[in-house]
Amino acid sequence: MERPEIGVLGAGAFGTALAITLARAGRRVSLYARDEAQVDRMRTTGENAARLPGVPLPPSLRPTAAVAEAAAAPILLLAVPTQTLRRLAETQAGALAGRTLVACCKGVELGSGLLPTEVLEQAIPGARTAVLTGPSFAVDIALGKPTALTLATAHRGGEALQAELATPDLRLYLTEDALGAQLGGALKNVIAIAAGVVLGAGFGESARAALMTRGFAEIQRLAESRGALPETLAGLSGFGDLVLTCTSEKSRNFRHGQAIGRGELPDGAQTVEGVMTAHALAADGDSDTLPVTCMVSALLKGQVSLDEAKDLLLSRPLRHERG
Ligand SMILES: NC(=O)C1=CN([C@@H]2O[C@H](COP(=O)(O)OP(=O)(O)OC[C@H]3O[C@@H](n4cnc5c(N)ncnc54)[C@H](OP(=O)(O)O)[C@@H]3O)[C@@H](O)[C@H]2O)C=CC1
Ligand SMILES: O=C(CO)COP(=O)(O)O
Repeated sequence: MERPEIGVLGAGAFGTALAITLARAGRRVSLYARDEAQVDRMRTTGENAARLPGVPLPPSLRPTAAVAEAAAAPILLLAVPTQTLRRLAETQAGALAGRTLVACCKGVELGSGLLPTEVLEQAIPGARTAVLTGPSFAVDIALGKPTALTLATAHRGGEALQAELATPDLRLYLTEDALGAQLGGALKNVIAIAAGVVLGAGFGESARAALMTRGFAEIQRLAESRGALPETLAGLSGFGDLVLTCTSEKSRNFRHGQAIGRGELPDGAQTVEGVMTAHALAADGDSDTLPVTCMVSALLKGQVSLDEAKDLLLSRPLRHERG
């Protein structure tokens, strides 16, 4: 029996990488980009030079600028930045209705404080949603390097979806805890910005390790207070992705922080999810529960200097490590 087609909406680095690994595994995949010129270039050159240069697109991957064509598939991967997800979902609500919608973005929506699947469920009432998240750089997936991710869905049919989306190189672990998977993925980007700042400013690797550990405590505190499972946060979508993003210069969030730490201007053209997520969470949180997140938000807004941020974090009252 022929397996269902998969539509990927958003031809950025991650969407293209997911489309490539699925197509390479023999799946029929269509990849929607909103820019017709980009689609033409992908068709003629056989690569997505703008977002994932140097990786050939398999023949069974069909780039398209017609959203209805990609959205005809029963399973759709939505791989756009979190802050643009609502616009995509609302403008294409008719085409997306009745499909399984897998959010492939990591962040919290500014203004609403909602997570990607919550945005989708608000924009498309009754939507069957899932989230694909965890430690993976798009280029690694695209090149067929071994990768493991979390597929989280609170809806029925998770195992079937897991079987449809796993490839020989991309191993998927399933959980029903979509909340925990999304909070871990969103917050690790904020902590990665802070880790970049720490190294960029020359505070050293010991400081980064401390920051990652206390950042993880912050992720656990926030997520568990909202009902996330501790094991989700200790898994790929939480701890796993925190480690990857805080320790690699391939991470845009890390590099963004590193530039700030060095006193340089970050590359404004990149998708850096942790920026808006920090502001979204800080707007709703307090510096006792979310000390690193609130400080990252204040630093990004220019409300504190780098030295003030360091001094303020270090001079807080001493506390027990637990909690
Ligand atoms: N890159 C990576 O290694 C990984 C990324 N992710 C996550 O994936 C998400 C996307 O990131 P990534 O792919 O890297 O980002 P990129 O910056 O590479 O690309 C974003 C893409 O989204 C497209 N887009 C934005 N709005 C819309 C819209 N309304 N309709 C259609 N397309 C739209 C952009 O199109 P246009 O070019 O026309 O603006 C662009 O192609 C983020 O949440 C990120 O955290 C997760 C794991 C790994
Ligand atoms: O989410 C990612 C790795 O898992 C990609 O990280 P950046 O968005 O920081 O590049």
